[in-house]
Amino acid sequence: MTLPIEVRLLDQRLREQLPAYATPGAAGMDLRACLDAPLTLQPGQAELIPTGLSIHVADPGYAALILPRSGLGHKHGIVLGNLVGLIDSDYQGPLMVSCWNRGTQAYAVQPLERIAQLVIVPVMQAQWTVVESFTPSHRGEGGFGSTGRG
Ligand SMILES: O=c1ccn([C@H]2C[C@H](O)[C@@H](COP(=O)(O)OP(=O)(O)OP(=O)(O)O)O2)c(=O)[nH]1
Ligand SMILES: [Mg+2]
Repeated sequence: MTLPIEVRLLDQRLREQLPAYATPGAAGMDLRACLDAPLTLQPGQAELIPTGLSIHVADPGYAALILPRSGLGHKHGIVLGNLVGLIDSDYQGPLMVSCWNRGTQAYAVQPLERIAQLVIVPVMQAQWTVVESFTPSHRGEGGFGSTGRG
């Protein structure tokens, strides 16, 4: 399923490199670091990196998530400073990626390197019904390992 989403290119280099699904079954589109020069992240350092894009999801029934790329995260320790980025449907500002080097080696992010991925997901907004007690469920209040370890 596809969803039309308006996108503004804030960096003209993206005209040739608009985020795209790499395979027919891809869930995410890679986002690039719109840098003018390499940016070295020392171990423990996090920096906000522009993607050169703004998007307007517009429909409150959807949101965009920014997720780490598996290879960068596993091999180089480059993940997201906010763990997951949530892009509200009414956000129109520049898409930024908080790049965090959680590893032990410095990592130089290159201009236009693919640093994270964007996934569009359906969203429901809750409408609260305030109650005094819930209809009993099988689990009840048990959590945090209540079903055992293995
Ligand atoms: O990785 C991210 C996360 C968020 N955003 C933008 C889009 C999002 O809609 C907005 C606000 O994000 P969030 O609500 O997570 O941050 P906040 O700290 O609560 O800021 P605000 O007070 O603006 O809601 O910032 C990004 O560009 N990249
Ligand atoms: Mg917020």
